Amino acid sequence: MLGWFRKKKKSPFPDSPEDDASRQQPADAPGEEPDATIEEPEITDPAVAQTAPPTKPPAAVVPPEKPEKSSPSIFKKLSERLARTRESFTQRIDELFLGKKQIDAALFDELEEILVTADLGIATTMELLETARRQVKRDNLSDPQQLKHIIKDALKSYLTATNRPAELVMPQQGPFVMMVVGVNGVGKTTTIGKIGAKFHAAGRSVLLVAADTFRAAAISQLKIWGERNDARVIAQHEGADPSSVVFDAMAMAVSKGYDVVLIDTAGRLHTRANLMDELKKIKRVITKQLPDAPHEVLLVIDATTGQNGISQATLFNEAIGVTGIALTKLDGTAKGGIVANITRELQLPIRFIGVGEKIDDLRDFDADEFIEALFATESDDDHSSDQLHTSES
Ligand SMILES: Nc1nc2c(ncn2[C@@H]2O[C@H](COP(=O)(O)OP(=O)(O)OP(=O)(O)O)[C@@H](O)[C@H]2O)c(=O)[nH]1
Repeated sequence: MLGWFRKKKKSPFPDSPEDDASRQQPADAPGEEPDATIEEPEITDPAVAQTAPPTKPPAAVVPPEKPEKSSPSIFKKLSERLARTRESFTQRIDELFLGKKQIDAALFDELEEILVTADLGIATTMELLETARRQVKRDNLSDPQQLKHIIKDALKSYLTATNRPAELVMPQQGPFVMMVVGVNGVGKTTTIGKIGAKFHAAGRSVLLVAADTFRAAAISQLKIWGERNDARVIAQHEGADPSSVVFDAMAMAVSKGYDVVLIDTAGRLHTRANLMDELKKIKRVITKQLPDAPHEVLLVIDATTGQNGISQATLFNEAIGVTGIALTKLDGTAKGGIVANITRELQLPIRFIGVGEKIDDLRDFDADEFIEALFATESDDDHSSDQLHTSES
């Protein structure tokens, strides 16, 4: 849970007793006020809001004692949730290699078809196969099993080859602000709910912001997640100016000392230009109140949409600068190869993967764990997870 914080080599947060005290919930934090879900923020005067000092220093996310991936059962669950991709990808590779005595051109042709079908994308597939061909030739390899290892390693290298740090860093001062964007229906609100649950479980106070005012249902849905997570929800009426909702929420987050602000945005407006303009405006409003925020612009992509997700990412990235990806619905697709395509094409880190609709079905993305889960066979599920466990301890 919250692996990006857990993975930090050096904590930016002081360890003094005063700081421990400062990590308590804010005075009106959801944990102390169960019925705190509200529609209208208390602070609406921009002048007051902008100058209101934090009531306490920000809290750090306390690393959980046990890393999530060290549990064999959790690894097995991940592997099961990736079953459709495993069937269409790993198992097909195994079937292809079964009984084959040599690596030849025909084998590469069939491999190409499998990789493209798993949504690795043409360019990524071609590059991967070229790498593999060169390695086979250079090392004079003949065993198809060696080729499987080359594919596995190449995929892993794509998953880790991002040009930005794959770990999020909590700010020294003020709340951690995450703006969540993506086209409609990809799972933005659900992902926010799940991320909020992770923070809540780590003892952090969370403010959810309903900046998708385009649809009344989106506001209601966020409120439900707020109730589930004991998180305050800042919302206005349908059709309200999203930037004004965000302005009020930011003011409240700063003045009340919330640890985390998660902002839900619209996925659909009358035109794409309108949507991008609205997102840019929201981002400006955030930055005006907290110069180093948003700390994360998380783009949610639905894995089942395949290559379309790449175009969406390019569009959002050009407009507002995406810093991380949440890839949802990996449980419902046979085309999980999109993961490698996204990281290679976009050079953006994947922060989370969604593997189901339930609250705990959002996982911190870990390239090693993902590849092991994808390549795990039923018989070695437990063995693989043991290895992961050992390497962690
Ligand atoms: N199977 C599966 N379903 C998911 C996952 N993440 C989200 N969903 C489902 O996807 C559907 C759409 O999710 P929402 O959170 O409403 O999507 P949204 O992007 O906020 O949609 P808009 O508000 O229309 O922009 C819901 O039925 C979710 O339960 C996932 O990882 N796996």
